[in-house]
Amino acid sequence: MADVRDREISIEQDHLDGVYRRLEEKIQEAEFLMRDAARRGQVGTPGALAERDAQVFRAGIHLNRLNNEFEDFLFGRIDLLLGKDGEKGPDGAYTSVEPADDAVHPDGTADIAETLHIGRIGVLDADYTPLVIDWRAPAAAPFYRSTPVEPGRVVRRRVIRSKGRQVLGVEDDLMRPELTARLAGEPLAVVGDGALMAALGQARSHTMRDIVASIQAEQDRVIRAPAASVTLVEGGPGTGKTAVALHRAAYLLYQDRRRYAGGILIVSPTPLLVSYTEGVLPSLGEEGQVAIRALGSLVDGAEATAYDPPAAARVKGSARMVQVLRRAARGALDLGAAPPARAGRDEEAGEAPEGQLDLGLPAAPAGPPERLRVVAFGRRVELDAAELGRVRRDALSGTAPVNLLRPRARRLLLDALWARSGGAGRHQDPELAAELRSGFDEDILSEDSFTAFLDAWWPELTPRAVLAAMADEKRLARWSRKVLGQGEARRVARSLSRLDPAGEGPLSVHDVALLDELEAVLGTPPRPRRKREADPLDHLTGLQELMPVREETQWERAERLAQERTEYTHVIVDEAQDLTPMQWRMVGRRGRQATWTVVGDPAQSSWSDPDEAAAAREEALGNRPRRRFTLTVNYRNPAEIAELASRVLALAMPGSPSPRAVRSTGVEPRFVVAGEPMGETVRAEAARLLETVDGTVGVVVAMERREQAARWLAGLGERVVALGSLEAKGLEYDATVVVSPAEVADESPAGLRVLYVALTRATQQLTVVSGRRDQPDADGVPDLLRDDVPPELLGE
Ligand SMILES: Nc1ncnc2c1ncn2[C@@H]1O[C@H](COP(=O)(O)OP(=O)(O)OP(=O)(O)O)[C@@H](O)[C@H]1O
Repeated sequence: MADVRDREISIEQDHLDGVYRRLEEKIQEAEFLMRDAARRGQVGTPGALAERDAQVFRAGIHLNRLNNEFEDFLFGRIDLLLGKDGEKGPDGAYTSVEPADDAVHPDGTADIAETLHIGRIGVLDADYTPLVIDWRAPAAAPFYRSTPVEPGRVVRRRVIRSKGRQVLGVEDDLMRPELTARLAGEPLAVVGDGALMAALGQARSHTMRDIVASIQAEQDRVIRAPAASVTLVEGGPGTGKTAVALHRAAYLLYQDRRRYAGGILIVSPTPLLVSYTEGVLPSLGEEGQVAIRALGSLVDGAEATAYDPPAAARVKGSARMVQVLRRAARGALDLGAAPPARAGRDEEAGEAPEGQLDLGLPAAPAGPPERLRVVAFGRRVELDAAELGRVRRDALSGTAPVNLLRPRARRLLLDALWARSGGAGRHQDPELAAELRSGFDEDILSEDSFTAFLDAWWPELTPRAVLAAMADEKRLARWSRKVLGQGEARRVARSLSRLDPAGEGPLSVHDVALLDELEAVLGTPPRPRRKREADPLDHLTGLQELMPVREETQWERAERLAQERTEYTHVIVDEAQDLTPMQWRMVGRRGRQATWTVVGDPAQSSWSDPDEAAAAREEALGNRPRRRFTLTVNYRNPAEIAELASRVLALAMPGSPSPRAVRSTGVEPRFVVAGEPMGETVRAEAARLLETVDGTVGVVVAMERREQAARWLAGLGERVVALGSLEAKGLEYDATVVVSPAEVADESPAGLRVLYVALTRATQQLTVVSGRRDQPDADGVPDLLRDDVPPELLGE
């Protein structure tokens, strides 16, 4: 057996050597072309020179990646029967999925007609035969899809493990075990078993790995689903939703790079999950082509760092805030344009800015000016507070964003002053009257004092300043009347008191969605567009590689889209069950014309009103057709842990199916009752797990214990981390300690679902520590995790 293995490894080694030789040849060719181009100097057209540079660059990237980045550049192979027709695709492989009628001989033997190697990028030999097929190419699909039940043309599917230029091992699956297959006249060898299991058993690090070598058929169908419309993917914890979302982004880019480069947005719930996942795309060869952003970083210049108490978060995320924000945006006009340091917080605060004093403004307070006085045609014309109020109401009856209504307000002010001046009656002749009127307008508009008045009376509002203005409890009570309860308004106002009057200060993830809504309500007045300076290196770097038509390079397009920030071509939402209605509105604005992939698990939702969120989601996704997929296999948790978690699932969402765990370790979860102080027990358990696993250990606590837990674990090293329950979403560790299930469950209305998330983070071992609020039985199993949990213990 060892002989067979060694022989098969050396066969693959020969192939890999051939691939590297071919790549080196390509580099030499490209270098020759470059030298040649230099020799010929001016003879080549600029386009041809740029094309050569691009070739050199591309070949360089290839080799560099192969040598440095892609540890397992070549990872798969399929041996196939003859296809139904003799057609070949652009990658040189036969296209037919089904075998030819006579591919299997009557005596049950068959010849392998085609062997394909699958890798992270495609490589063609000098005669255009495929040496390596890109994993995203149609010809590679059978590598992922073929099963013994539906084998298609695949007889043997091989996973190749390599590091750098060296092949380390191979693992085979036979898809048609009933056949006696021959390859070049020799019987087809089969080595090892369980490539998937080998992948799953590996120790976890703090960053996610790609699964390109072991994508499963149900996942492959999602990854390769057509981009059009909305692809909805549901599946329990560990079913590969995040992995599938990332691989789908790479697949879409491969399919239609021109359309998607720079235009794919992946939205993740937390910065922790962003840093956990963002290495996957570069490993798939898609560095910098896709924006992965946390919900709290979707608005330029804002970065969520603060947490809201659950009760405040619930209100801030609710769609009811839309109305509150609309009123706040209009109401904030009344606060006048006090300088940022004084704007907002307190209506009584501060003096009016100096420039406004000669406009008849009250010296204090800093509210809007109460009178407008101008001189026109040598006469003084004045509008009092009541008239100004009427003009403002008229102006606000327009539907445009508040900042964009300013020109309308200015026109209505001029109309009101004109009416006041009596100028309208001076001429019967319409032409003369019109001339008089335009002279009048010009007179007023040229007055600096009028502009200063307008700035104070209809200031350009920033989202941050309006948000900060909402920190005043009385004011917010007014703006939210009949929409929020008094207690709700108070909680929101208090949570905003972190901000200074200009809105600077720590923001929560919910504040960011409010800022985005405010930006839409306020609008940004047009500013001259900044032109990107031409970079002389642009046409040397060869980054136009896949854009032969020189309209706009990928790079320029990516940069333009990032700068404009507004819209993406495809939006992928990870952990979609957690978006609040306000967050759906924010994300929806980034994909109004987009196609979508939305992955999530309702059972893991930490939002208290799933129906309200579902309605907002439907609105964001519009009426595009939906395509639904369900992932059913849990690749993360061993069966022992999955079984325990399913008890909480039964409480959190009765009747909801648990995904099937794909492996079992024989290690049952461990239950420990905390002594006093609790930290000592937790620390000891974390230390114990560090001894037993090679990779990482996550200690999940209720949000309010986050900082305390970090202190408990101080000094244990980098392999262990403390996490609040809401931060654990999407992450995984070799082993986890879940501290006090009851505390996690009690923390919010969706607490049981949050506990379900916490319990499903471990790939190998789980320890549950009961605290004071838990009621452990004789074996230390807390009440919430017993399979016979009495409903009255749920504290409902
Ligand atoms: N086909 C596969 N081959 C190897 N590993 C896989 C495969 N599918 C998923 N995994 C692994 O299983 C783990 C769980 O995947 P992932 O995080 O994508 O699941 P998820 O559905 O997003 O989970 P959750 O809902 O808990 O966030 C990851 O370590 C991932 O690499």
